[in-house]
Amino acid sequence: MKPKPEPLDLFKVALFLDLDGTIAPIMPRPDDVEPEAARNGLLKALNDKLGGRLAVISGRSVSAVDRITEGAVASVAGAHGLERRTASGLCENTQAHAALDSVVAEFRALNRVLEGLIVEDKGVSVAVHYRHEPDHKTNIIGLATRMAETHGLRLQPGHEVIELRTPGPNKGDAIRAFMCEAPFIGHVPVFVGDDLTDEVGFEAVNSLGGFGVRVGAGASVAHYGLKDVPAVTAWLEESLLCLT
Ligand SMILES: O=P(O)(O)OC[C@H]1O[C@H](O[C@H]2O[C@H](CO)[C@@H](O)[C@H](O)[C@H]2O)[C@H](O)[C@@H](O)[C@@H]1O
Repeated sequence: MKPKPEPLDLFKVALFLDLDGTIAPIMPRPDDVEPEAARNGLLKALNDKLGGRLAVISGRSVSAVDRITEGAVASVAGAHGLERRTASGLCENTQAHAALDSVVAEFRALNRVLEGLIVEDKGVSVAVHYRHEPDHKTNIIGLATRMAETHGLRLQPGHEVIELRTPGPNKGDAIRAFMCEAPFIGHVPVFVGDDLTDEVGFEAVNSLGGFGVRVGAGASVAHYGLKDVPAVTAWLEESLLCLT
């Protein structure tokens, strides 16, 4: 396990938070993650003390992040960086790959046979969740890999999920873009994440003079580590207390 980070200096940092597995615990299904008053209150308090230098950097769509956070955070990157809403509300969205509709249709057809499969259509990407079809994991990943090769889509593995994405910006690119804009510019970037998709985010903050915090075990380029979602929450609350 990597060392635990010190409480953040909220005057100095720009904070980037992943969602699932970082500030919200992993649940059986994507829709099981509901808005939570305590979590959203913490996000609002952090955003306030950071002068708006808080962004959620998620694999979910921006609209799904807004549903869960109840709009607590203005700056959001969604679909692993393919969607981005700036602090001033400007939306920069990558155009969806033309093949995605047929890819979604093919996985929905498979879902009629494998009823545990969850097909999450995000427009610019599709996430195929096999958590409830563990016996078919290898075949599902094989099918997704062949489809990605055929159509020129990017593969994004995650927690019991394989995603096919439109080629385009990733989480690291989204963080770099935020760091060029007000109110983030000139501050020390810190990114907290738990998954493979977050490694490019850690690379981005490292290269910009900041640091990453990896949630859970596993190899990572992040400098620091925290055990789980409750540990992240406690560290963020401690950072808020240090300010007052
Ligand atoms: O980058 P993140 O914000 O961490 O989003 C990554 C993916 O999270 C969601 O799927 C994961 O969380 C679900 C709810 O806990 C869980 O049921 C699923 O097995 C996980 O893979 C989300 O549904 C995906 O779209 C995100 O890409």
